[in-house]
Amino acid sequence: MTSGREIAPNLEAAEAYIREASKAGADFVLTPENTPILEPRHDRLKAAVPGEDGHPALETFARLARELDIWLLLGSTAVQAEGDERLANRSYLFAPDGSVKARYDKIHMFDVNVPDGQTYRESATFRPGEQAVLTELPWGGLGMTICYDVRFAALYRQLAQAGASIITVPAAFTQFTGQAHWHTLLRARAIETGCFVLAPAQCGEHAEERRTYGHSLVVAPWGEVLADGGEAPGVTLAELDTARIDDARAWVPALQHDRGFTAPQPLKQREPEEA
Ligand SMILES: O=C(O)CNC(=O)[C@H](CS)NC(=O)CCC(=O)C(=O)O
Repeated sequence: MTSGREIAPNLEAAEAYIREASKAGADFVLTPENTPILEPRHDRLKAAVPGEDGHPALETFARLARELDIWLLLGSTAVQAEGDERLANRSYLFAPDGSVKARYDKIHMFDVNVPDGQTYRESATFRPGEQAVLTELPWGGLGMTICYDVRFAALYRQLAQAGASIITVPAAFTQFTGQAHWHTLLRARAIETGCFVLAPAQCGEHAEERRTYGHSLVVAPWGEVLADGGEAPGVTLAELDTARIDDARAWVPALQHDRGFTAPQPLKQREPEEA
């Protein structure tokens, strides 16, 4: 998707793509980070999104999951956090009966000055999550993550060791970092975990000249890219053979070979004049 700063048209676009995916036979449909609103100006964002009660995206996704009888992941939406001035960047898994099966608040905040001139301070407005989330799909365990989390490999390893078979990484990766890192990071997380990695992505140009990388990806547990959505909005389809999980983990059982070890002694800080 290329989400803009108005909620209604974003939800209309999401609904059309979700219907298209379901019609094409999808049992599990996922949308990107910030599907309902991508608003770089955080004062406007805070004014535009409610808490969970009456949140228009939650109503839309619950209705579609039920009507189409699908598992549906709202990759993420900004939502007013409970008992806090800040927002949460929250991912929701809807069951085919329309109920919320699981929710996950993005743990790692994107506070980065991207060399293309854009500045991101997610933690200025968002309350970071504290809790990794593993839930269940009919096909196996589902680990829920969001975007910048993909750079923190330990989270993925813990999800896999706790039972994940599939890990979701809905994203709004920047064009600048995405073209350098996106495929490599997602393939590495799949290979390290022996999980399918599903990463629906924002693409194109958004408000305030924000550019996102696109390339919604489905990666197999052995690391192959099964589908790449390219640079334009649309539906990306893939078929998952869960036997691939057992194959990958049998061929290289690295998930079982973690060992405790002593941390390295940090190098001494050099004095400035020596540097
Ligand atoms: O433009 C926006 O407001 C939309 N972006 C987002 O909502 C989020 C948080 S600011 N983006 C990322 O996490 C990018 C990570 C990334 O790009 C990387 O890790 O390289």
